Amino acid sequence: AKVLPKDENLAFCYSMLNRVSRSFAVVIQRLPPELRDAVCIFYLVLRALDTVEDDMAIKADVKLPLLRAFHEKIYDRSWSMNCGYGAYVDLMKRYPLVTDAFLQLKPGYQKVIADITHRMGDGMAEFIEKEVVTVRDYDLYCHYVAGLVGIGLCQLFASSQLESEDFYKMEDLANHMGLFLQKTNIIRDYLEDINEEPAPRMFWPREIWGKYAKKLDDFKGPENAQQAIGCLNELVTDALRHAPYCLQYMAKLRNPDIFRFCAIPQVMAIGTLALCYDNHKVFTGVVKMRRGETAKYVQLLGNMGDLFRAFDLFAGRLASKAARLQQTDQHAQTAHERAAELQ
Ligand SMILES: O=C(O)CO[C@@H](C(=O)O)[C@@H](OCCCCCc1ccc2ccccc2c1)C(=O)NCCCCCc1ccc2ccccc2c1
Ligand SMILES: [Mg+2]
Ligand SMILES: [Mg+2]
Repeated sequence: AKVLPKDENLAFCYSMLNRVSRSFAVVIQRLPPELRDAVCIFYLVLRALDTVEDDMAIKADVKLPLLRAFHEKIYDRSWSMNCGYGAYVDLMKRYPLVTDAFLQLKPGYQKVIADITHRMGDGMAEFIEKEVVTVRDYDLYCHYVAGLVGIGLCQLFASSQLESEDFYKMEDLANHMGLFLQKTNIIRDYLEDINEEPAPRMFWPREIWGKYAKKLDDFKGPENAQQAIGCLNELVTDALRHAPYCLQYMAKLRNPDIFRFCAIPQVMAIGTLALCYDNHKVFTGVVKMRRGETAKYVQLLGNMGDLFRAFDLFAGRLASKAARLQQTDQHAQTAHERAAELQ
């Protein structure tokens, strides 16, 4: 096929970005021009990989080698696939347009994207047949699907020279950025994930939920509300573990547009955790931050002061919920301390 002029490939990429991503499209499009295209394409490459991972209609003997080889497919202008659902079907069918845009990126950016795609694909394959049992498995799975995104972004920031060379060697802090976001998603999406057709894939660690129920499904039953809430609160408390490292990471950023790009998803995450904590609606419906509250952050967030104020507000809500629970919930003390640490 003929290579479309660069701007038509990018036009496809940005239209796909806005179709497949509710939250990240806004913050990606407000990045400095030097980084914007690379991060947009980075998002679409990994979203395509995740579409393969998430598609339960793809059998393991096809899925496993494809996840592991995907880092080579991203250079193959003929590769596309009929899989996924909704807007993802278009992304996968017209994927060569993403490949053409990817091949027009600077080699330094291509290298970062290919390396992260390779590591994420291997990690996803490792967990296709392995259940998330221990908290260690949970942290490892979230490292593969989200921690690596933070690590790759770090390297793109350094490569763009919009942030210092130090960002090449900040894997541990960058990893926490991803774990905080991914664990928040996993906790919030309990009902959506467990009702997934044809087969649900759950990532709640058995080491935690196994103390509160025999089967994860049990939390749907109103008769198990107390146990469900206990498990939910322990998972939120575990996710809060990462927040101080996320603040440490963001304090090192110097470019205001990159700062906002990193800070807005983090504020949404702590706001979501505060909403989920001790909230039985997680098991009966959808828990989402109000659009008005999110719009405020997209506008307001400009520096560490604003970020500390936003974390302070949500951590305060979570701390006061935990304070009320201290008598009944054994983990409330830890949750209260971790939330207070953020204020
Ligand atoms: O299918 C769905 O709708 C949700 O899928 C979830 C899943 O399958 O677990 C799951 O899929 C994970 C695998 C594909 C990751 C795709 C991605 C996401 C955000 C990006 C942001 C910027 C650049 C590239 C990005 C790549 C998912 O989307 N989880 C949401 C949290 C992912 C956070 C990634 C991340 C990590 C560190 C960050 C640091 C700074 C700014 C943004 C960051 C964003
Ligand atoms: Mg997904
Ligand atoms: Mg996935």
